[in-house]
Amino acid sequence: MTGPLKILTVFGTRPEAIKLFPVLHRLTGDARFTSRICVTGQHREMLDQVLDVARIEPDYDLDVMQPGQTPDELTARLLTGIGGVLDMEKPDVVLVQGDTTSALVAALAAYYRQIAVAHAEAGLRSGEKYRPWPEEINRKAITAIASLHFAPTQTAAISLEAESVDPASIHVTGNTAVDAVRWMAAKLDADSTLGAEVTEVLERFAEKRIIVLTAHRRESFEEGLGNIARAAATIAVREDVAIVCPVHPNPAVRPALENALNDRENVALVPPLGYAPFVRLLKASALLLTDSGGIQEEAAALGKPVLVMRDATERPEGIVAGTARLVGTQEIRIVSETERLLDDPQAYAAMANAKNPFGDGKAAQQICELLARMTPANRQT
Ligand SMILES: CC(=O)N[C@@H]1[C@@H](OP(=O)(O)OP(=O)(O)OC[C@H]2O[C@@H](n3ccc(=O)[nH]c3=O)[C@H](O)[C@@H]2O)O[C@H](CO)[C@@H](O)[C@@H]1O
Repeated sequence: MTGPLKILTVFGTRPEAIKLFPVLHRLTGDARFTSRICVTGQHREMLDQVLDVARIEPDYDLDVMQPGQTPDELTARLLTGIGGVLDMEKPDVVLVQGDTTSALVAALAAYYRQIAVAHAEAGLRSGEKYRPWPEEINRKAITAIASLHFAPTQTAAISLEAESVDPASIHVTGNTAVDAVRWMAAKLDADSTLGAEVTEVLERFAEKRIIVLTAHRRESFEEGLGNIARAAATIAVREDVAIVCPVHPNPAVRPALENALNDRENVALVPPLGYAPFVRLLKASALLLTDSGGIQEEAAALGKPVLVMRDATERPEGIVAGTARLVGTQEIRIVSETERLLDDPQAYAAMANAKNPFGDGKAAQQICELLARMTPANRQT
């Protein structure tokens, strides 16, 4: 007999917290595991909002962010901080998600101690070394270290196999984003006071078709954001729509959006929303314009068409399934694709009713079952 498997989950950003809380909920209530949680604080406020709504209480908070910190300094602080936690906790497995620097460094610190690493959302690839930077190489480096790879889709599993990852260590689980958004949507249905931060805006735009707009990717910072903002301004000329845009706190994002959209009556630029109000907004929306990754998965789970304002996506599954369309960052195309969805009910229905390719909401359950199968022998790999 061996004791419970001790799992240390390490994460630092809002998207990681959203995609990991369904797993953490299960690990906590399951006697087969001892669960420890270390947050790095790579996103501070946005991370805390998720921890709060999902009732996740970290055992360690490294609070690593410093003003003006370089990527080198961040990585160094993360490595010594996470290394210290590993030395204290001595977990059997370190669980990380996705592609952040927090995830990569946690994997590296585990590797230095020969502790097994399990990787959720493994196998996403853009195929371009610097797009997204540094996430594409973060993902690949985590793959090289991990001994269990939870691929969200078959496409991701194939990408891992193409990199000669042992097929026996790859498991297609679905994406935990689907579990998370369903959990949040059910909570919102049960409690109408949740997500009250968007009540005012939803009431103001009750007669209109709401378009949710988010844009924050580094690769769009130059002319892309200006184009996106101008496209939104053109769309907002229509009286039957309203655009609600939670503005990412990155200082490179706000000015472009404000310049083009500030004084529009049917546009609301709002601060970044907590997960509960954001999902409430998604549920009330007609369609989404975004360059986000996670929102493509959530939109598919909620049956909301999403136009992806990028030239490439590491989530081609949505495009193939028809839940998403890649529209680039040129103003003309963004406007024409949006108008097509607004004016052509068949085109709208085809996207809204397309089958969600990102999972069935049971990814967290599968991940926990796979973790439970880790034996003392393979914990050390
Ligand atoms: C460069 C790159 O590709 N980076 C990606 C990016 O992930 P992303 O594109 O999914 O990130 P976002 O769009 O920021 O977050 C989305 C989540 O946030 C929720 N949301 C959104 C607005 C709001 O007002 N309130 C909210 O609650 C929303 O429902 C959703 O779940 O960053 C990650 C780590 O930095 C990376 O790992 C990941 O590769």
